[in-house]
Amino acid sequence: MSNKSLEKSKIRILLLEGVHQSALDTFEAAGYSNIEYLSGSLSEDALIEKIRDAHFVGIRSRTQLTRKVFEAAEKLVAVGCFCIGTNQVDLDAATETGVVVFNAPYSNTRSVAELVLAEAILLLRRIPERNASCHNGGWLKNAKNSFEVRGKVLGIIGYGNIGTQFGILAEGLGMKVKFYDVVTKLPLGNAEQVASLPELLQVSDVVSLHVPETAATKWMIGAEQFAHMKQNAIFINASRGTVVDIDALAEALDRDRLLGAAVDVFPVEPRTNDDEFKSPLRGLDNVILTPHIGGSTVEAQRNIGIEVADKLITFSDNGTSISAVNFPEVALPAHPGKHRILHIHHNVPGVMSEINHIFSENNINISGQYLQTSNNVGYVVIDVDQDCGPKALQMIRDVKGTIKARILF
Ligand SMILES: NC(=O)C1=CN([C@@H]2O[C@H](COP(=O)(O)OP(=O)(O)OC[C@H]3O[C@@H](n4cnc5c(N)ncnc54)[C@H](O)[C@@H]3O)[C@@H](O)[C@H]2O)C=CC1
Ligand SMILES: O=C(O)C(=O)COP(=O)(O)O
Repeated sequence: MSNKSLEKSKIRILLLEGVHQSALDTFEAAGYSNIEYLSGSLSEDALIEKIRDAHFVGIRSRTQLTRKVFEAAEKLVAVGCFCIGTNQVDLDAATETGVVVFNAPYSNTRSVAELVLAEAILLLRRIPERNASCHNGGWLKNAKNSFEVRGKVLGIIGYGNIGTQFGILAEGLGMKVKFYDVVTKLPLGNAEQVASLPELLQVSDVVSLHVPETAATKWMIGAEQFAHMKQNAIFINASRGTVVDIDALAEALDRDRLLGAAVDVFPVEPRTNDDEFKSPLRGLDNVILTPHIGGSTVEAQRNIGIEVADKLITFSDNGTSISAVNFPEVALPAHPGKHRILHIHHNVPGVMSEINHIFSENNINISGQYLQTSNNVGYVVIDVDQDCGPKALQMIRDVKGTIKARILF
């Protein structure tokens, strides 16, 4: 008999998009063996079929967890995004169905910052064109439109974890860092926040995007923004494909407004490595195209695998929801000798009083109670004496407003 809610061998974990082996190792070391591992993402229909029986699912940036998917995922307890972005998950639907979502907010920050810095250097030296030319037997030896990064203005859009990391590295090479962000941010080193996006675009030699995908960032860069940019500036997008109107970028490059561009993320990305990548940017020698590998380094992927698997295991074994992106955060001690009831409910008046009423009416002694609310959801964890757990769970499940409840033995 396991000492957890379900025997661990019955807890089904579905891992998609080739998450790192470290995730499998971490789950297995914690006793979880019922794992299905897929190297690509799935269509909505295929995902709905697969997710029906899953208790935990692990994804990266490609898998779309829509409301329809959550509605089909009756047993789902938590989602692990083995990446930074969570825009691929309908977080409202997750919360409403009582599914906790975790991610790895810092594990690949450095990898992205290093990549975009390298791209800025390569593009300012027109290396992609010269590389292509040499491969075709050409010899473009000249200094035309080739620049050092030293002294150039780097304009960062979205000065969060990646933006600040990039800014620090670039400043080390002598770039002048300016940034635009919707929030007032502490400028690191000699960086300077500017008041508006047009202002940033007008003064920057290199523009790099580091915003999340939100309603406000969707298509935030288009023809109008490219028109504001300096002649011969460099444009880099390693944030999300939907932030940039890719046809407008292709046109700006075509009209020689820009010296070059590097693009890692696309409005539509292939689902697996076997599918064709289609883009109007294909074939342009002054554009570095990469297959969404900003965070794909051995270091980042190994760390992400461990970090996110650990978060899912802790939530499964103990109920702790610290660092969840859509859910009230509750840090819980171990519960030796007790049964632990975890109750997720709509945050409406009367739920807690009904729960407490049930416990007192039935002489169930509460040895610990932890409550946190946010996003219209309440998460209460109640430790009770061992002989009362299953009965308490049964009664608490009938409380009006209950979304989900489970027990840890
Ligand atoms: N290419 C890749 O492989 C990777 C891409 N990413 C993408 O990079 C994004 C940024 O990552 P982090 O820096 O860790 O996120 P973060 O949350 O630390 O920083 C985002 C920044 O953007 C700002 N922002 C939000 N909306 C804005 C708007 N409308 N205008 C201007 N600024 C705005 C925020 O205030 C924040 O300072 C992620 O959300 C993800 O989409 C992240 C990792 C790898
Ligand atoms: O961390 C992120 O947000 C990324 O975009 C990386 O996504 P990936 O894990 O490479 O699909």
